[in-house]
Amino acid sequence: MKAQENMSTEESIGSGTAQSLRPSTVEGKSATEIAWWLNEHGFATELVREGTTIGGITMDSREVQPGDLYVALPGAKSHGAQFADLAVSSGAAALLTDRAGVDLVGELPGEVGLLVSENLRELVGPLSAVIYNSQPQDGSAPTLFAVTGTNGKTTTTYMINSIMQKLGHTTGLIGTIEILAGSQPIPSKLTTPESPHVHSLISLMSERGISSMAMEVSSHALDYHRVDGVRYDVSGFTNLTQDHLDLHGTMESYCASKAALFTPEKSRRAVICADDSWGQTMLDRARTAMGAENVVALTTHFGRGVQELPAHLGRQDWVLTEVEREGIGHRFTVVRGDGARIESSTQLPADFNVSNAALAAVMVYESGQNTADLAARLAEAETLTPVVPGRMQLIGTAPTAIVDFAHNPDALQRALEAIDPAHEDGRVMIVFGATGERDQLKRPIMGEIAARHADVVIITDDDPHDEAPEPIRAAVEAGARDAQKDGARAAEILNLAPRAAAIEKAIDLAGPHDSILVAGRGHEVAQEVAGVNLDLDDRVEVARALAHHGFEVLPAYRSMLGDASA
Ligand SMILES: CC(=O)N[C@H]1[C@@H](OP(=O)(O)OP(=O)(O)OC[C@H]2O[C@@H](n3ccc(=O)[nH]c3=O)[C@H](O)[C@@H]2O)O[C@H](CO)[C@@H](O)[C@@H]1O[C@H](C)C(=O)N[C@@H](C)C(=O)N[C@H](CCC(=O)O)C(=O)O
Ligand SMILES: Nc1ncnc2c1ncn2[C@@H]1O[C@H](COP(=O)(O)OP(=O)(O)OP(=O)(O)O)[C@@H](O)[C@H]1O
Repeated sequence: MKAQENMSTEESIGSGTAQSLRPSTVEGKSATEIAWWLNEHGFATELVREGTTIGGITMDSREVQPGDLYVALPGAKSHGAQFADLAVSSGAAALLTDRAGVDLVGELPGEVGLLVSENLRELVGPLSAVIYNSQPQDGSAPTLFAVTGTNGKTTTTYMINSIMQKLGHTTGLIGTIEILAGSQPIPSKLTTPESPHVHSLISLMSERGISSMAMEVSSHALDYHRVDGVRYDVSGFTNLTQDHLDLHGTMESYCASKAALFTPEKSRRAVICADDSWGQTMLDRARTAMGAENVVALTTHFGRGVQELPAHLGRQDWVLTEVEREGIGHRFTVVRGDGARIESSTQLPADFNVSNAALAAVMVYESGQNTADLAARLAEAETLTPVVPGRMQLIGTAPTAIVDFAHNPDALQRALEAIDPAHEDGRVMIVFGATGERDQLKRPIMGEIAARHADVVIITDDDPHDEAPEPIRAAVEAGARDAQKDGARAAEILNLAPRAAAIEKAIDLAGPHDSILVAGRGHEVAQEVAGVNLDLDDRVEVARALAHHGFEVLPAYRSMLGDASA
């Protein structure tokens, strides 16, 4: 409905991906101008040869469009300079590479320019901002929101957009599930695209009348400088719990990666959920980097059994209070140290969605919207209840059957806590697995959490990628069995693949008072096994199994069944 309303102000973007779409108005620049700008901004650069006019930028030879500056940089697997031939044959106007790259490039055709600098990843973002004019200072840029943290980024960005739409904005979104320019989806491969794409998307959206954009910023993105050159109006932090230690090594370095968003270069204002010691650390780091007056703390565990007001509560800091169950969601109030109040509700189930809703509401408040309008919109129940694909999505109510994206220990625990059945004879059942080729440490931990919070644990495959699935399941099962020996809640632990069979088994074992959580894959519709993408949508499998066993399927999912329900 909201998307339909947005259509009127939107022009069609046409086909294309985050990698190929460019704004229609790009002012061409010479290699001399680019070299001058880089040197002026602290990136020592040598202009070896002028080429033709530059009208775009990319760091992937496969994406070069005629007139692009191809930035050939070193990576973990290869050096972009190895692919210079393809870039040139695709029409690159010039190459920007480092000393090592110059040796690899060899002879370039005379009309192709050449620039040389070092630490190339750090300059691509700011340079893309200049080439695509994505950060104009004349007030024409969209209001930009960024959300980082281990869990809750996607949900919070959808909530921010829902509020901004209610306030009359046409919104854009960049995140894990999709990129949206108003109602138009743009295919993308990453949660946070590479910096040339981030800047071209911001300009493109701005050109098409989008006045507010929310994006997820992953820790990978911060480490790889993908959002350098963007200055967000308000950046938010959800939480930090164990994940991605394969990339970051330790929680300390994971925290340091996330903290890179909270600097004056990247954010004008920050809202930090400071519920635990990692949140407190992030708050301290942000205040040191950005100045205390630009950083607002939000405490979301208050009102849920925490009696003491947080010591760091200042006049500009927010506290979640008065959380009450309402339907499958919650009604809540957020209060600021100076007395300002936000009252709202969300019908997205789970405690953590109250935290996400509070963060979204406070981030929009801090972006300077009219507070009376905002209060009126937040009073409407649907404002903070957007459809977030695959996040706590309810497929059936008897038994309660939920598909969720929880794929790390904290998310799994909190999703399980949220589905404890109201009926005394109701059991909690879980179907889940762990991803291959990612953080192995979390596998037994997730097994243990499942056994501690569920009565029936069915361990199956997530995305094994190129890893053998059996040892992944065995590692998860080992954690669950150890916990069971230790007196954990689980009465039954099964190890069952393929995933569709595990889902069918859970529904087969379920009674109408039970709650089943199918966790880990959420919105995903393909499972990658040994390099092959197999069709698999947990929501369809759950709906199919419910129907097969004669249980009610919510109307929105009945249509997904097609002939399978027969
Ligand atoms: C770990 C990681 O993030 N790696 C990123 C990194 O790869 P890399 O350093 O190995 O680069 P490389 O493959 O050696 O290539 C070097 C250079 O040559 C270029 N190249 C390479 C091949 C070619 O044919 N032509 C070409 O021009 C590459 O674009 C690159 O500029 O730089 C590449 C582009 O410069 C990225 O595409 C690549 O992301 C890969 C695709 C990836 O899958 N990243 C994931 C893990 C990621 O970022 N995920 C997060 C979300 C995490 C989460 O929260 O779950 C995300 O934001 O999506
Ligand atoms: N604030 C939160 N705290 C803990 N868990 C959460 C929170 N919000 C959502 N979750 C859980 O984490 C899962 C992922 O949520 P969401 O997609 O909103 O987060 P994300 O940060 O975008 O995750 P990812 O980076 O893995 O895509 C949800 O399916 C839910 O189980």
